[in-house]
Parts: sequence; structure tokens; C-alpha cells
Amino acid sequence: MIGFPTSFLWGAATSAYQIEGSPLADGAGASIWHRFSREPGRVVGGATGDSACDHYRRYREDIALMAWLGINAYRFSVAWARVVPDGNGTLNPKGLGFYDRLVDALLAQGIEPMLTLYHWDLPAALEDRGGWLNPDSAKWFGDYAQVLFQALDDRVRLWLTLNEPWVSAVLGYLTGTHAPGRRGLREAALAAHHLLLAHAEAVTAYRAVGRHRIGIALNLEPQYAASAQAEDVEAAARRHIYVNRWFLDPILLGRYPAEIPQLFGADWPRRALQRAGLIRAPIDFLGVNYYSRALVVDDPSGRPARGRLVKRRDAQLTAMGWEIFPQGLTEMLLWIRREYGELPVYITENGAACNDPLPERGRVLDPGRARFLGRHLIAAQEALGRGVDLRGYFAWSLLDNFEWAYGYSKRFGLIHVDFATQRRTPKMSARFYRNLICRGGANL
Ligand SMILES: OC[C@@H]1[C@@H](O)[C@H](O)[C@@H](O)c2[nH]c(CCc3ccccc3)c[n+]21
Repeated sequence: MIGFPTSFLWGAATSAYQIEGSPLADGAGASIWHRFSREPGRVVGGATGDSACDHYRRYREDIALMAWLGINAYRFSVAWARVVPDGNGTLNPKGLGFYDRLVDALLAQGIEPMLTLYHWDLPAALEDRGGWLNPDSAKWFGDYAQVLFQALDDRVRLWLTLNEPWVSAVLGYLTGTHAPGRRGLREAALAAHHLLLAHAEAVTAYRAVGRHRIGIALNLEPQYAASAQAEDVEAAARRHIYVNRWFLDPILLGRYPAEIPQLFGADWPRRALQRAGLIRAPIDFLGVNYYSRALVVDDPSGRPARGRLVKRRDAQLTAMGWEIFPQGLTEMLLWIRREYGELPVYITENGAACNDPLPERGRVLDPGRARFLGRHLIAAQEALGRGVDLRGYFAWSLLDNFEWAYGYSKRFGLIHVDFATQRRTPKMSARFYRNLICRGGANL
């Protein structure tokens, strides 16, 4: 088993709305999650990101924790509405100033910033103009990206355009469980298309001014048939197109999978097919967010992929109910290489929600999370040994934080946060990860 390259990035990941708090401070505009979390019934316990981890004010303390952890990279996202409060127009220097200081403080600790331009928190003012359903959304995003390229490309060398556009489109516009909470197959397909055009707009803009590397972070999930029955095998194949290829193909091949218009039927935006070619703006690396696999049975009523998810009775699950399945990471990484060729890859998210005990005498014993990380790093090492050009791993998440519709009821952090006092307590898994990084991932 070969080890990890010495240049390997050992990181941790977060996102703006989930950790920053102070959503309207210093001239920031509201985001769709600021609005959505205030709508009754949308978030467990009626929680919002008003405080979250108070990272907007405590970022220096958190960077000191990153230094203690020994990570050499940190993935974070920029809140679009801090930098451009109405989404497309006047800049807010104070908003940009926060990220300027954050990047400098990271570099001062020898921590490589990986910046996600968009992690679901669209400016509310743009939602009022149709949001991702408006064909202008790609240009809005390109203009915003340009601002950040100008301001930070002298220090940020790893850029991500979007975090999981599939989730933005499906949970935001089909299931309605995420902001902006709309429900419609046609809207989801249209939003997805505009998100892809926005990604391409930003990559194209970067090619004109950027000196480093840009990619995108996708939630990728291997789909397994729950039985050998033909109808289950076909359902898993359909869901593979729906969850993985719907976005990978346009981004990396410049065309939608042929099966996608069939899955969406009359709800598929016809013009999308002609414009798919615009989406293939070559990227420098792919970000893979891996958590679990899906086990699929045929479900003729399931829209649009006509497949339903099941769990094995003996499956080990995280506190999210997701099956712990490390080999799926190896298989996904190998599949990407077979299907799309040699492309540098970073695991931009991997982690587990666990029912952690409360801190006791400054310790939080979360052996399940340490074991999850270890098993997935072994799976990553397996892929490396079989030729995958894996450049880094970002644990989700540095801190317990606002877990979207679950509010603060699900904890993914390496570091425990007491949201009442904002006290941070590194968990056992943080020490495990720290020790592992110290030895460069040897003897996993
Ligand atoms: O749910 C844990 C994390 C979120 O906190 C991140 O913001 C997000 O990037 C992220 N993506 C996934 C996997 C895809 C997914 C997203 C939302 C709900 C279910 C699955 C898991 N996570």
C-alpha cells in the first residue's frame, strides 16, 4: 500500500452560512438561507444561522485551532451577500475585508486556502429577481466571481465555483427542503442548467485573469442495486445518471447524458440541450464530496429516476442514517478516472454525524467518527495506489455547525461547539486526525 504524497493536502472544510453568524453585519445583505431558516417549519427547532459558530468574530481563535490540528489546507466559502449585498451591483468593502483578513491569517499559519465561491447562500435580492430560475443568474455569478478573483487570486490558489449544484437544484427546487424551498421538476431542471452555466461563466472568467487552479465540488454517490432483479439494476443505473452523470457529463464532456431528457420528460428545458456545449469550460481539478452509497430498488412512482433508497438491515449508519461504506469512495474515484480520464481530484468533503457525548473534563469521546475518517482514508489510499491522482482530503467539518434543515441537531465537527457559550472542545477524532497528519498518513 503506497502512502500519501508529501504534497498531499490534509484539510478540513466549512461553509459561510453554517459557521459565520452575523449574517447582516457590516453592510451584508440577507441570503436565501437567512430568509428560509426564518420560515416556520423549515429548520429543526426553528434554528437559524444568526449565531452559528460566531466564526465571523472568532475566526482568529478558529485558525489557531486549525494550526493545533496541523491541517495544511482549509476549505471555506464566501458569503456572496457580504461582498455584493444586493447580489449584482455595489461592492461592500467591509464584507470583502473579512475574507481578506481570513486568507491572510490562514497563510500566516501556513494553511492553504481553498475558496468555495458559492455554498448555497444566494443573495435574497437575487432570489427576488428569480434566483437560479433567471437566465441572468449565470452572469450575476460570473460578475461576483470576478470580484473575488481580482481581490484574492494573489493569495488563493485553489478555487471552487459551486458546492454541490445537484443539491442546490434538487433540494432547493424539487423537494423544497432547502432554500428557496420551491417544488417542481421543471424548476429543478432549469435551476440545474443555470447553475451549470454559472459554473462555466466563472471558469471562463478565471481563465482570463486567474493564475492558479479552479474546479467544482460535486456530491457523488455510487448507486448499487438492492437485488440482482433486472428492475432494481435498471433503477440503480437510472439513479447513477440522475445523481452523478447529470452534472459530471456537461462539466467534463460538454453534453448532458442522453438519458437525462428522458428522465425529466416534458419537464426538461428544451433549450438546455443546445447550450450544454457552453458548460464544458475545462477545469483544473474535481472536488468530490463523498459520504455514502445508495442502495436502490425500482420505484415506478419515484420522480424523476423511478428508484427508491433502501437500507440493509445490518448496515452501519451514521446519525444522519447514511450507510458507512468506505469502499464506495475507492470505487467512485476509480470510476471517475475510467470515465473522465486523468484529472486531479480532491476529496473536498468526507465526514460523519455522530451522537457525540457532551464534553467531560475537556474531552469528547467520538470513536465512531475517528473510525469513519480512518476507514475512508484507507479507501482513499487504495485509490491512490491504483493510480488515482488524489491531491488532498478535507474532513467535513472543522466545527460542529448549522446543518441546514437539521439545524444544530446533527454534529459533524472534529471540534465540539457549545452553541450557548461558543466554547470549542477538540474531540477525540480531532486528536486522531492530528496524529495521523503528523505522520503523513502512515500506518493508517
Ligand atoms: O450534511 C453534511 C454536509 C453539509 O453540512 C455540507 O454543507 C454539504 O456540502 C454536504 N453535502 C453532503 C452530501 C450531499 C447531501 C447534501 C444535503 C443533504 C443530503 C446529502 C453532505 N454535506
